[in-house]
Amino acid sequence: MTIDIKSMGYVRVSSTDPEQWKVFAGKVLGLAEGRGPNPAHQYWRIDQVSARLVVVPAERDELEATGWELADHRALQEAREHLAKAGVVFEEATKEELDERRVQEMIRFTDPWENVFELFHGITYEARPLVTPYAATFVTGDQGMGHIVIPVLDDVEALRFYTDVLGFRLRDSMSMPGEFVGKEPGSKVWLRFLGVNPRHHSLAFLPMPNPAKCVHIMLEVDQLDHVGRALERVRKHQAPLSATLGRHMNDEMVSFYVRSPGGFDVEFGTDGLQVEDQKWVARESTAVSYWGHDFGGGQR
Ligand SMILES: Cc1ccc(O)c(O)c1CC[C@@H]1C(=O)CC[C@]2(C)C(=O)CC[C@@H]12
Ligand SMILES: [Fe+2]
Repeated sequence: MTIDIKSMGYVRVSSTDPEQWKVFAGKVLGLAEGRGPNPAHQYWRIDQVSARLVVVPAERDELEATGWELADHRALQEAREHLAKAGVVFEEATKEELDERRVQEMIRFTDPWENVFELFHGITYEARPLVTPYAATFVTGDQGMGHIVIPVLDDVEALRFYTDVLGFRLRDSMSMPGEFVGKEPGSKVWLRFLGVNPRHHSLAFLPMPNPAKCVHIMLEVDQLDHVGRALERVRKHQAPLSATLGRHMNDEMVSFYVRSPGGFDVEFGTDGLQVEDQKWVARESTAVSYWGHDFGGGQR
């Protein structure tokens, strides 16, 4: 028995400059403006779900929490029991927190590196059809909102925690030289890519401290043309490009990375791989990408 997370449901971001987020989310990424209970918050839609990305005015620019969707009350109840057995301290959402997220039930805990996880069920969806500003269709459904890469300080314990405690499945691994994170020369540290649904990975971790509490989030669109158009909007608005267009080895996604006002990147991609748990075997990729993804922003 473990926790049965169905998908990444939402991302909540703290912001010292919500106006900048408004331009970035609406004009650069092309997300649709939604409505929500708090007039000071921004509620961004990419599909039927009332809000996938929520921007909250705050004293800091960082990831506030990631929300993970479970099927129903029974699944969340089993998650409570499983967390308690594993010794993970969690708290129940208040009435205000449920209203803000528009979910029926939610619990919150932090992983051993202060990454905030929220598990919920019963999120609201809208009758009003979605019209995104640049007519892009985002790939969601049973693959969820996208993926997120979070920082950890211990790659061995992180793999144990996310697989054994949270029920994520290992889909791919990639090593980096330990020197990169201040370890002995010749040692290795691991990036692990984990999934809970057909999306190749919904969660990945990088064993390196990160002040934004997030390395990147990834949003997927259904056509390469929408990636190209987004790239043109990045240039038009002079948003900092963190990595050029490329195709990843492990999930075969064609994407670019742009720096958000939150201090982490947004990966914007298309053509991501879908996997079947019954058939999938976890492997080790030997490169970030088949081509492209110059993290020197094309300056190298
Ligand atoms: C390697 C990889 C495969 C699939 C992905 O969706 C994906 O985002 C990545 C890149 C992960 C990672 C990153 O995001 C920040 C900069 C990193 C640490 C690198 O310098 C190599 C791998 C990169
Ligand atoms: Fe990614």
